[in-house]
Amino acid sequence: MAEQVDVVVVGLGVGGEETAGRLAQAGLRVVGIESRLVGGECPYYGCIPSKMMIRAANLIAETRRVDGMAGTASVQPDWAPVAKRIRAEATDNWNDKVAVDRLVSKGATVLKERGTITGRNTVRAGDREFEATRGIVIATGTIPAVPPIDGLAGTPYWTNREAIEADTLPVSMLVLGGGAIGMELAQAFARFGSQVSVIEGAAEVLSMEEPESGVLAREALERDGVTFHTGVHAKQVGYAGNTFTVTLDNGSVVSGEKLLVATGRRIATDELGLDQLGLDPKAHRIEVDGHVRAGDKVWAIGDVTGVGVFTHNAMYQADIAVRDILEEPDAPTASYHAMPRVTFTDPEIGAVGLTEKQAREAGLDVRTGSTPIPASTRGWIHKAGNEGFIKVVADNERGVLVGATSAGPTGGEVLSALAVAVHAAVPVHSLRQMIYAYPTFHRAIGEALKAL
Ligand SMILES: Cc1cc2nc3c(=O)[nH]c(=O)nc-3n(C[C@H](O)[C@H](O)[C@H](O)COP(=O)(O)OP(=O)(O)OC[C@H]3O[C@@H](n4cnc5c(N)ncnc54)[C@H](O)[C@@H]3O)c2cc1C
Ligand SMILES: NC(=O)c1ccc[n+]([C@@H]2O[C@H](COP(=O)([O-])OP(=O)(O)OC[C@H]3O[C@@H](n4cnc5c(N)ncnc54)[C@H](O)[C@@H]3O)[C@@H](O)[C@H]2O)c1
Repeated sequence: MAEQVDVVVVGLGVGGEETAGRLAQAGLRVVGIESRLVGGECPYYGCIPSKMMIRAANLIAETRRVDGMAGTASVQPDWAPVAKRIRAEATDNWNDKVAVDRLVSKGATVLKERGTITGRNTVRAGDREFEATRGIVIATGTIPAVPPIDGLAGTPYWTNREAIEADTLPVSMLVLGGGAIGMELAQAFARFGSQVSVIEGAAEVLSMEEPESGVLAREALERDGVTFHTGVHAKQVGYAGNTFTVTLDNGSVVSGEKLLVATGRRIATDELGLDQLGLDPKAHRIEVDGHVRAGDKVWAIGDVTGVGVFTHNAMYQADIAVRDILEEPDAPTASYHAMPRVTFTDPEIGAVGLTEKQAREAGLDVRTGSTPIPASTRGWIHKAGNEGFIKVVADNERGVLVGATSAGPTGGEVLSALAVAVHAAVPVHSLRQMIYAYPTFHRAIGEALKAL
């Protein structure tokens, strides 16, 4: 017989862990079900360990910039401290005991099982079944989307998981996909000495962002020794003698010791039992409303909603779900018009809201302004590694920014001012009257606004 609880959370990644913990702390009877690691992709295979790699790789790059600006310096890159730090500090050797204990201490019941929805309000985990009287929260995330390329299946290709677990550095690495994962990891590995080639199907890398961002990032990685094959697709993959050989659709052949597949993510809900809730098990995302409800007494949060594959989105939607489940009188509705994102290449590429293309496609009366970071006082002082730009996208009719990009040293931090502007629809004339501290990188925002 099903055990009665208030809420069942399926998937305890970033979003699920937050939701289960907060609802349990509020006094609800909560069961959280996780088939792998409590905490999900971000702490074990995503954001945190990848940013540890990037931090280390950026130290190497910064040291190489000493020459000609502060004397001379040489650096012998060593992957061992990076791998050790990821193992010891980030992932606890891919052990989630601390996270499980933390959630249990908040009052939740945690089951390390695969959850299956068996009815409108019932979920099975192993040999136990639960009836969720308040509802079910689906927080099952995404997995790597691996394209059906001839010969690829069955080879020991890497996804982000194997790349993050790497104890030693490959001599050479092919990266399929020049999106956020491909570009971040390509640069980190290249700075440690791997020979890296990126294969990107679109005409330019980071194709979801402003075209200028793709050019900037590609040129930066080229300076780190990365080679690019853009506008081409892999047609065939072979693996022999510890070497991958990839034949591209333009006829050229590239090879490398490892092949990292970073061609996007997909939801994996085929066997979750979504049909029991009247939801399409074959859909590419679970549609949610403003309260992240996917149906009656069903909420979905995080990557699985397809709103944005970002930890901050999973946390944001978790907050919306928690407050709706708790029936708070001022429970907020979600708004995604100022979704921020940062690609942690060097230069960092921060963006918020719409790109120019998206704004034009939305039928807005678009005006843009941009300014190069090296032309700003701070950029000029900074010199080595100062590449970047600020671009603002305005809706001329409303007189507000609807999108912006901040690329450059600390581009992700400079983004914060632009994110506030887009989020709160601060009038452009008001932004123009702001005083921007001298000499900062963010002062370039004022110049970009003047160029509108
Ligand atoms: C290499 C890499 C770098 C990234 N860097 C960043 C970054 O810098 N900044 C950023 O914002 N985002 C980053 N991301 C994205 C970020 O990791 C995700 O957006 C975030 O983890 C989404 O959280 P989630 O809770 O939706 O899903 P997940 O973290 O994927 O968690 C879902 C959980 O559900 C579990 N699950 C699935 N099905 C079931 C089932 N039937 N039963 C039980 N459990 C189940 C899974 O095992 C998983 O633990 C990165 C991702 C990668 C891969
Ligand atoms: N800093 C961050 O916030 C961060 C870091 C890493 C990942 N993420 C998120 O994780 C998700 C997954 O990242 P990702 O880089 O795998 O996906 P992505 O969607 O960002 O990029 C995938 C790239 O692969 C290309 N591609 C797809 N199929 C291809 C093929 N067959 N041949 C060649 N190229 C192909 C696409 O054109 C695209 O440029 C993204 O949505 C991203 O936002 C975020």
